[in-house]
Amino acid sequence: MNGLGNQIIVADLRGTAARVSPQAAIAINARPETRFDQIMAIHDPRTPGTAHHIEIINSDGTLAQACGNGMRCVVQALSAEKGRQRFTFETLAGIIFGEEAEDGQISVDMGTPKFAWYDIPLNEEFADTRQVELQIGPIDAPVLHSPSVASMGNPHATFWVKDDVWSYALDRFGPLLENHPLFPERCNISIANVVNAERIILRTWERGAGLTQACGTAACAALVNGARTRRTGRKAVVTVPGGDLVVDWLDNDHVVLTGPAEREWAGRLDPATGAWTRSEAA
Ligand SMILES: N[C@H](CCC[C@H](N)C(=O)O)C(=O)O
Repeated sequence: MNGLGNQIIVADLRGTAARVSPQAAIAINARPETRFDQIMAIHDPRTPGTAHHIEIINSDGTLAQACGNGMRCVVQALSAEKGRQRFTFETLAGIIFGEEAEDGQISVDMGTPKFAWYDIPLNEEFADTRQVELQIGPIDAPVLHSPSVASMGNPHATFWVKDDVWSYALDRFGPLLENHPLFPERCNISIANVVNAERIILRTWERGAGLTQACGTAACAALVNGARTRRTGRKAVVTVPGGDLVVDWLDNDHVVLTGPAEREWAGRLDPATGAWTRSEAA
């Protein structure tokens, strides 16, 4: 599947104890037909009141706590199977809700953002995470500097720029910033241009997956960081390379992400080795 071009594999592991191994993830990603950004593995529930446990695996084999675009894909797949309803999921980032609307758009309640330095986490104490000391490029003329940081369950840094987000070599700076010592659990790195209070243009270098066409949690982080630095309102369209997402930071502090999901094709997958066969066209 894909969520605005964010390449997602939904792996149905209900009724089994199997998990997608890091080796399998790396092997699957090495094949051009199955290159992906995240695998969303659907497992039986572990907590009463939730319908499914979702494990999220990056293309480098590491686990992610949250994935907004992938959650929309999961909601679409389950809606196709069970009919439209509100689904309740458990992830490493907590309890997430998702629902498909009549028009096919899918909204996911991603929970509440966190801003304390130890929640992101950062390796250094910052009283105010709306702007933290971090820069790349010449010391007196940094290319990117002073990001806002936030946790949407997973760590995000939003670098604000006034010019074209495509004029920055995110493929070069992304890996350096992702692995900067300030971030003990690494970080998803975004460049944001605020067009107006209701629109942000965003590119993201994802932790564990690299440059992607879309990153839902990064869109959420950009919006909450935009709102708390008074760059935007609490609801905005976030334009990512793959298209438009809508992010709404509700009064109850929950962040709701809305956008499309698209089924591509299906097959059978061995979660231990990553071996697969294609069995069904879209
Ligand atoms: N594509 C995802 C984000 C994956 C985050 C992952 N790269 C990490 O935190 O390690 C999204 O739509 O939110």
